[in-house]
Amino acid sequence: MTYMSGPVMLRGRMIPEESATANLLRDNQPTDWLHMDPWRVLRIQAEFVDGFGALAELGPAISVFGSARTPQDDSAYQAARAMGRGIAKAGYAVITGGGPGIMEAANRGASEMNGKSVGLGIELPHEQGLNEWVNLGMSFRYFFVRKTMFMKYSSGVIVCPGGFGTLDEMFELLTLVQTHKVKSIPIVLFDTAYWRGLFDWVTTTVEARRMISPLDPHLVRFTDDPDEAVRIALGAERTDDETVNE
Ligand SMILES: C/C(=C\CNc1ncnc2c1ncn2[C@@H]1O[C@H](COP(=O)(O)O)[C@@H](O)[C@H]1O)CO
Repeated sequence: MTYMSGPVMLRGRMIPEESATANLLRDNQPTDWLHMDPWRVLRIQAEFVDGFGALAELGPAISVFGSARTPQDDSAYQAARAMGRGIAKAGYAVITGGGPGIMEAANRGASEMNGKSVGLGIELPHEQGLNEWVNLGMSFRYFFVRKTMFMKYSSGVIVCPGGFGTLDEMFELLTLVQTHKVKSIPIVLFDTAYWRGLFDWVTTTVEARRMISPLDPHLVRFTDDPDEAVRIALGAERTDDETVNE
Protein backbone atom coordinates (compact mmCIF):
# COMPACT_ATOMS: atom_id res chain seq x y z
CA MET A 1 0.00 0.00 0.00
CA THR A 2 1.17 3.49 -0.78
CA TYR A 3 0.30 6.41 1.51
CA MET A 4 0.73 10.00 0.35
CA SER A 5 1.24 12.72 2.96
CA GLY A 6 1.34 15.82 0.78
CA PRO A 7 4.36 15.32 -1.52
CA VAL A 8 5.79 12.62 0.76
CA MET A 9 5.23 8.96 -0.19
CA LEU A 10 5.15 6.33 2.58
CA ARG A 11 4.94 2.52 2.33
CA GLY A 12 4.83 -0.46 4.64
CA ARG A 13 5.91 0.21 8.22
CA MET A 14 6.28 3.95 7.47
CA ILE A 15 2.54 4.38 7.02
CA PRO A 16 1.15 6.15 10.12
CA GLU A 17 -1.52 4.39 12.14
CA GLU A 18 -3.69 7.49 12.32
CA SER A 19 -4.50 9.79 9.40
CA ALA A 20 -4.05 13.55 9.69
CA THR A 21 -7.82 13.91 9.79
CA ALA A 22 -8.17 11.40 12.60
CA ASN A 23 -5.46 13.27 14.53
CA LEU A 24 -7.26 16.54 13.93
CA LEU A 25 -10.62 15.25 15.10
CA ARG A 26 -9.42 13.24 18.10
CA ASP A 27 -10.74 14.64 21.38
CA ASN A 28 -9.25 14.61 24.89
CA GLN A 29 -5.88 15.84 23.65
CA PRO A 30 -3.55 17.94 25.81
CA THR A 31 -4.40 21.66 25.64
CA ASP A 32 -1.11 23.19 26.76
CA TRP A 33 -0.45 24.35 23.15
CA LEU A 34 -3.19 26.96 23.73
CA HIS A 35 -0.77 28.87 25.92
CA MET A 36 2.33 28.51 23.77
CA ASP A 37 3.97 31.08 21.51
CA PRO A 38 3.20 29.48 18.13
CA TRP A 39 -0.50 29.62 18.93
CA ARG A 40 -0.14 33.21 20.19
CA VAL A 41 1.52 34.14 16.90
CA LEU A 42 -1.57 32.90 15.06
CA ARG A 43 -3.84 34.94 17.35
CA ILE A 44 -1.67 38.02 16.76
CA GLN A 45 -1.79 37.39 13.02
CA ALA A 46 -5.58 37.04 13.16
CA GLU A 47 -5.82 40.33 15.04
CA PHE A 48 -3.80 42.10 12.35
CA VAL A 49 -5.96 40.53 9.64
CA ASP A 50 -9.19 41.60 11.39
CA GLY A 51 -7.87 45.11 12.01
CA PHE A 52 -6.67 45.67 8.46
CA GLY A 53 -9.94 44.21 7.18
CA ALA A 54 -12.02 46.53 9.34
CA LEU A 55 -10.10 49.71 8.51
CA ALA A 56 -8.73 49.30 4.99
CA GLU A 57 -11.64 51.17 3.42
CA LEU A 58 -12.09 53.74 6.17
CA GLY A 59 -10.77 56.69 4.17
CA PRO A 60 -8.82 59.61 5.65
CA ALA A 61 -8.79 59.70 9.43
CA ILE A 62 -7.47 61.66 12.40
CA SER A 63 -6.69 59.99 15.73
CA VAL A 64 -7.52 61.69 19.01
CA PHE A 65 -5.63 60.46 22.09
CA GLY A 66 -6.38 61.53 25.65
CA SER A 67 -7.35 60.53 29.14
CA ALA A 68 -9.90 57.81 29.88
CA ARG A 69 -10.76 59.69 33.08
CA THR A 70 -11.85 63.11 31.83
CA PRO A 71 -15.40 63.74 33.09
CA GLN A 72 -18.14 65.09 30.84
CA ASP A 73 -18.22 68.47 32.61
CA ASP A 74 -14.49 69.07 32.03
CA SER A 75 -13.57 71.72 29.48
CA ALA A 76 -11.21 69.21 27.83
CA TYR A 77 -14.19 66.90 27.20
CA GLN A 78 -16.06 69.71 25.49
CA ALA A 79 -12.98 70.62 23.47
CA ALA A 80 -12.50 67.00 22.31
CA ARG A 81 -16.16 66.81 21.38
CA ALA A 82 -15.78 69.97 19.30
CA MET A 83 -12.70 68.48 17.66
CA GLY A 84 -14.61 65.31 16.81
CA ARG A 85 -17.28 67.45 15.18
CA GLY A 86 -14.74 69.47 13.23
CA ILE A 87 -12.87 66.39 11.99
CA ALA A 88 -16.11 64.75 10.84
CA LYS A 89 -17.29 67.96 9.21
CA ALA A 90 -14.11 67.95 7.13
CA GLY A 91 -15.02 64.47 5.90
CA TYR A 92 -12.43 62.63 7.98
CA ALA A 93 -13.04 59.69 10.29
CA VAL A 94 -12.22 60.08 13.98
CA ILE A 95 -10.20 57.24 15.53
CA THR A 96 -9.93 56.86 19.31
CA GLY A 97 -9.31 54.10 21.82
CA GLY A 98 -13.09 53.73 22.05
CA GLY A 99 -13.09 54.18 25.83
CA PRO A 100 -14.51 56.84 28.16
CA GLY A 101 -13.29 60.42 28.76
CA ILE A 102 -11.56 62.20 25.88
CA MET A 103 -12.10 59.16 23.63
CA GLU A 104 -15.83 59.24 24.21
CA ALA A 105 -15.94 62.99 23.65
CA ALA A 106 -14.19 62.82 20.27
CA ASN A 107 -16.33 59.86 19.16
CA ARG A 108 -19.41 61.73 20.33
CA GLY A 109 -18.60 64.81 18.27
CA ALA A 110 -17.97 62.71 15.17
CA SER A 111 -21.16 60.73 15.64
CA GLU A 112 -23.20 63.90 16.18
CA MET A 113 -22.04 65.06 12.76
CA ASN A 114 -23.00 61.68 11.29
CA GLY A 115 -19.32 61.03 10.63
CA LYS A 116 -17.24 57.89 10.89
CA SER A 117 -16.52 57.32 14.56
CA VAL A 118 -13.97 54.58 15.12
CA GLY A 119 -13.13 52.97 18.47
CA LEU A 120 -10.07 50.72 18.73
CA GLY A 121 -10.61 49.27 22.18
CA ILE A 122 -8.27 47.18 24.28
CA GLU A 123 -9.32 44.16 26.32
CA LEU A 124 -8.73 45.20 29.92
CA PRO A 125 -9.92 43.66 33.18
CA HIS A 126 -13.18 45.34 34.26
CA GLU A 127 -13.33 47.00 30.86
CA GLN A 128 -16.52 48.94 30.12
CA GLY A 129 -16.58 48.11 26.40
CA LEU A 130 -16.66 50.59 23.56
CA ASN A 131 -18.39 53.89 24.24
CA GLU A 132 -21.88 54.37 22.79
CA TRP A 133 -20.72 56.92 20.18
CA VAL A 134 -18.54 54.48 18.23
CA ASN A 135 -20.04 53.35 14.92
CA LEU A 136 -17.08 51.21 13.80
CA GLY A 137 -15.37 49.39 16.61
CA MET A 138 -12.95 46.59 17.29
CA SER A 139 -11.47 45.32 20.55
CA PHE A 140 -7.87 44.22 20.59
CA ARG A 141 -6.11 41.74 22.83
CA TYR A 142 -2.65 43.14 22.07
CA PHE A 143 -1.65 46.78 22.60
CA PHE A 144 0.99 46.65 19.87
CA VAL A 145 -1.44 45.44 17.22
CA ARG A 146 -3.88 48.18 18.20
CA LYS A 147 -1.17 50.82 18.08
CA THR A 148 -0.21 49.70 14.59
CA MET A 149 -3.81 50.46 13.52
CA PHE A 150 -3.66 54.00 14.93
CA MET A 151 -0.37 54.67 13.14
CA LYS A 152 -1.35 53.04 9.85
CA TYR A 153 -4.71 54.73 9.39
CA SER A 154 -4.14 58.27 10.78
CA SER A 155 -3.06 61.17 8.63
CA GLY A 156 -2.87 63.41 11.69
CA VAL A 157 -3.06 63.07 15.47
CA ILE A 158 -4.40 65.29 18.23
CA VAL A 159 -3.09 64.54 21.71
CA CYS A 160 -5.22 65.84 24.57
CA PRO A 161 -4.18 65.78 28.23
CA GLY A 162 -3.83 62.25 29.54
CA GLY A 163 -1.82 59.79 31.60
CA PHE A 164 0.43 56.83 30.80
CA GLY A 165 -1.82 55.49 28.03
CA THR A 166 -1.80 58.83 26.25
CA LEU A 167 1.93 59.35 26.82
CA ASP A 168 2.63 55.87 25.46
CA GLU A 169 0.66 56.56 22.29
CA MET A 170 2.27 59.98 21.79
CA PHE A 171 5.83 58.76 22.36
CA GLU A 172 5.30 55.73 20.11
CA LEU A 173 4.29 58.09 17.34
CA LEU A 174 7.16 60.51 18.00
CA THR A 175 9.63 57.59 18.02
CA LEU A 176 8.37 56.26 14.70
CA VAL A 177 8.53 59.69 13.07
CA GLN A 178 11.86 60.68 14.64
CA THR A 179 13.43 57.41 13.43
CA HIS A 180 11.85 57.86 9.97
CA LYS A 181 9.92 54.60 10.29
CA VAL A 182 6.79 56.50 9.27
CA LYS A 183 6.46 59.72 7.36
CA SER A 184 5.91 62.86 9.37
CA ILE A 185 2.25 63.62 10.00
CA PRO A 186 0.77 66.59 11.86
CA ILE A 187 0.92 65.98 15.63
CA VAL A 188 -1.06 68.49 17.68
CA LEU A 189 -0.66 68.84 21.42
CA PHE A 190 -3.87 70.32 22.73
CA ASP A 191 -3.58 72.34 25.96
CA THR A 192 -0.31 74.24 26.01
CA ALA A 193 -0.12 74.49 29.80
CA TYR A 194 -0.42 70.72 30.16
CA TRP A 195 2.26 69.78 27.62
CA ARG A 196 4.73 72.65 27.72
CA GLY A 197 6.64 71.46 30.82
CA LEU A 198 7.24 68.01 29.35
CA PHE A 199 8.50 69.37 26.05
CA ASP A 200 10.63 72.04 27.70
CA TRP A 201 12.35 69.19 29.55
CA VAL A 202 12.75 67.19 26.33
CA THR A 203 14.26 70.12 24.43
CA THR A 204 16.57 71.16 27.29
CA THR A 205 17.60 68.35 29.65
CA VAL A 206 17.08 65.39 27.32
CA GLU A 207 18.66 67.07 24.31
CA ALA A 208 21.51 68.60 26.34
CA ARG A 209 22.44 65.15 27.67
CA ARG A 210 22.38 63.92 24.05
CA MET A 211 19.78 61.26 24.82
CA ILE A 212 17.95 62.16 21.61
CA SER A 213 18.85 63.96 18.44
CA PRO A 214 17.45 67.49 18.39
CA LEU A 215 13.71 67.36 18.05
CA ASP A 216 12.51 68.47 14.64
CA PRO A 217 10.83 71.78 15.47
CA HIS A 218 8.08 71.02 13.00
CA LEU A 219 7.27 67.69 14.61
CA VAL A 220 4.66 68.88 17.09
CA ARG A 221 2.41 71.93 17.32
CA PHE A 222 0.80 73.32 20.48
CA THR A 223 -2.59 74.96 20.64
CA ASP A 224 -5.41 75.77 23.04
CA ASP A 225 -7.97 76.24 20.30
CA PRO A 226 -9.99 73.13 19.26
CA ASP A 227 -10.66 74.54 15.78
CA GLU A 228 -6.99 75.25 15.23
CA ALA A 229 -6.12 71.77 16.49
CA VAL A 230 -8.37 70.30 13.82
CA ARG A 231 -6.99 72.55 11.07
CA ILE A 232 -3.41 71.60 11.95
CA ALA A 233 -4.24 67.88 12.18
CA LEU A 234 -5.89 68.03 8.77
CA GLY A 235 -2.71 69.54 7.38
CA ALA A 236 -4.58 72.70 6.47
CA GLU A 237 -2.29 74.92 8.49
CA ARG A 238 1.46 74.94 8.86
CA THR A 239 3.36 77.83 10.40
CA ASP A 240 6.57 77.92 12.39
CA ASP A 241 4.80 79.43 15.42
CA GLU A 242 4.38 77.45 18.61
CA THR A 243 6.94 74.81 17.73
CA VAL A 244 8.88 72.88 20.35
CA ASN A 245 12.13 74.77 19.85
CA GLU A 246 10.67 78.17 20.56
C1 LIG B 1 -9.50 53.64 33.02
C2 LIG B 1 -10.84 53.28 32.48
C3 LIG B 1 -11.05 52.67 31.31
C4 LIG B 1 -9.95 52.31 30.38
N1 LIG B 1 -10.45 52.03 29.08
C5 LIG B 1 -9.77 52.27 27.95
N2 LIG B 1 -10.36 51.90 26.80
C6 LIG B 1 -9.73 52.15 25.64
N3 LIG B 1 -8.54 52.77 25.52
C7 LIG B 1 -7.94 53.12 26.66
C8 LIG B 1 -8.51 52.89 27.91
N4 LIG B 1 -7.66 53.35 28.84
C9 LIG B 1 -6.61 53.86 28.20
N5 LIG B 1 -6.75 53.76 26.87
C10 LIG B 1 -5.82 54.22 25.80
O1 LIG B 1 -4.81 55.05 26.39
C11 LIG B 1 -5.17 56.42 26.25
C12 LIG B 1 -5.71 56.95 27.57
O2 LIG B 1 -4.91 56.50 28.63
P1 LIG B 1 -4.72 57.44 29.93
O3 LIG B 1 -3.77 56.68 30.78
O4 LIG B 1 -6.07 57.59 30.54
O5 LIG B 1 -4.17 58.73 29.43
C13 LIG B 1 -6.28 56.54 25.23
O6 LIG B 1 -5.89 57.36 24.12
C14 LIG B 1 -6.55 55.10 24.80
O7 LIG B 1 -6.15 54.82 23.49
C15 LIG B 1 -12.03 53.63 33.31
O8 LIG B 1 -12.08 54.99 33.58
